[in-house]
Amino acid sequence: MPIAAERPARESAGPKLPSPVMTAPVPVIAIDGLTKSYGKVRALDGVSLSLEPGRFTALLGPNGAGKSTLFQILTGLFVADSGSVRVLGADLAADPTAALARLGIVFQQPSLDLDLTVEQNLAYHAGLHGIGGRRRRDAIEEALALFGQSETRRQRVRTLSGGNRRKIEMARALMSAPALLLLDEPTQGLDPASRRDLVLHVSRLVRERDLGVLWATHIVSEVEAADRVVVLHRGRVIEDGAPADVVARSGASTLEGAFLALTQGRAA
Ligand SMILES: Nc1ncnc2c1ncn2[C@@H]1O[C@H](COP(=O)(O)OP(=O)(O)OP(=O)(O)O)[C@@H](O)[C@H]1O
Repeated sequence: MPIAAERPARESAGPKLPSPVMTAPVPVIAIDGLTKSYGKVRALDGVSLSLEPGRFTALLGPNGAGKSTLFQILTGLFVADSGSVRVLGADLAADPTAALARLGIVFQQPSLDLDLTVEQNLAYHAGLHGIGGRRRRDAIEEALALFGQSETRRQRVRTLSGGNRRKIEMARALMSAPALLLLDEPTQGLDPASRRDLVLHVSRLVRERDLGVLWATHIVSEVEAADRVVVLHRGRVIEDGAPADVVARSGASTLEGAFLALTQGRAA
């Protein structure tokens, strides 16, 4: 499942040639000025965000910050009131099929069929993505191997632990070779060891496969090793940077402290 990432042209070290046109890398996702209200509640208030391939970005926000609303728009379930989303250049509103084809999604609510086996769940998903025959078997095998779940293949999902069910959902999301994996509070209900295990698995995929990841959570400890932290609060991006920079700018000594200062110490 190679993930094609577009990289900037590198400058030649040789003699000066007519200068090539330097193009910026195409972001895996470019979100521009998204707004969304539910009646009088403004859930998103002008969110702009651009993500690169091969980076683990944490979307940190307290309850009600707008994380799920953002994910629902990014995955085409809700339509924004205004603003735009482009996935590898494909506009979500104008060409949803092309845009959504490059996204892998794990929703907050578990979505596996508990009475089917792991393999049956993945085969169904493969069918939805037009992956059939020999390719389907290979895709299932590869996806399960990525998360160390090959042995669970013939088990009913109901018999798996919560942590392993989450891994199957992530494996399923990767079957269509997305450029960006969207994870909405993926560790909900998991114990600390399972949470850590899941983070380690995803971090490895980011490095090894040049996968972009947007991991939404309010649990600061699980994203301390992220490449980038974006803090969403009351529907706005209020901080964005490497974890160490976010901490330094806040004046706190930990990311948790920075998050609390930003979201609790902030005037209404
Ligand atoms: N269907 C809805 N109808 C009305 N208000 C909604 C709806 N969904 C969300 N909201 C409101 O929009 C705001 C953003 O909610 P959202 O669920 O997107 O935040 P969140 O960051 O995902 O929160 P949590 O961490 O609790 O899941 C909140 O004020 C919430 O009450």
